[in-house]
Amino acid sequence: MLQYTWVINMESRKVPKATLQRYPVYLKALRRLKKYGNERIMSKDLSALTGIESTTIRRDFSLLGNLGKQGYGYDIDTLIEIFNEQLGVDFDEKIILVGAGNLGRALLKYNNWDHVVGEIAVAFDSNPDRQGTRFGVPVYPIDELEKEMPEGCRIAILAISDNVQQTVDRLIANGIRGIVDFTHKYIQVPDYVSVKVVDVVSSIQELVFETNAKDKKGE
Ligand SMILES: NC(=O)c1ccc[n+]([C@@H]2O[C@H](COP(=O)([O-])OP(=O)(O)OC[C@H]3O[C@@H](n4cnc5c(N)ncnc54)[C@H](O)[C@@H]3O)[C@@H](O)[C@H]2O)c1
Repeated sequence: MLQYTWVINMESRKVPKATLQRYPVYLKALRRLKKYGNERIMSKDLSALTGIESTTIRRDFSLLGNLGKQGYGYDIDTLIEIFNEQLGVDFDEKIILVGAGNLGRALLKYNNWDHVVGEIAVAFDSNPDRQGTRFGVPVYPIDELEKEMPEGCRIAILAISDNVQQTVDRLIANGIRGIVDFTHKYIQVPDYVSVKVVDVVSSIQELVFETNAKDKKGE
């Protein structure tokens, strides 16, 4: 249902809040289409991909300008550019992975991140057996971090087992501002760096506590 909450978008046009909330859904579908070589899309096909009705799609897109052509559909590159701009975020983050072991390689294999948050551009590992190209991503020796880090790279995924704090310090000295931390080590970072800890063990422990508590209450 359309919510009549109006939001001013970046070009000072009024856009219903419900429409804005659909922008990331459109963007995700469009990026996926592009990845598979499509150049244009009809609203009915986008509807099938997103589950959003064609009439809603056409109305949402009409708020962005005169974008569609009868019988041709919408140009995918143009739409991606517009939605990137509207959302004001860069979905092409060049992410680095440090540690291409079991966990790191699983992340490399999955490396499309649902087409919305960029991708792992390069990886680093200290073990020569883990270096080379893995799932299309170059894995460099960690000694080459400074040389091979992509320009403007801000986010690192940490999946290493040794010298964790030392590696974190080095990443920060080279411009990293956000770390997805899979290690089970406590790491210290300055205030201007953010860390998101991913810890499956803690999640399982929390679930066990929650499930026990619910069992006690008889839920
Ligand atoms: N967060 C979780 O839920 C979770 C789950 C499993 C493992 N882990 C942790 O993730 C990390 C990786 O686990 P794994 O199973 O992939 O281990 P792994 O031994 O298979 O891989 C670690 C890789 O990192 C490399 N490495 C180690 N220290 C390095 C350094 N300082 N610089 C560059 N490369 C380095 C190693 O050569 C190896 O290739 C470990 O710290 C492990 O404890 C976390």
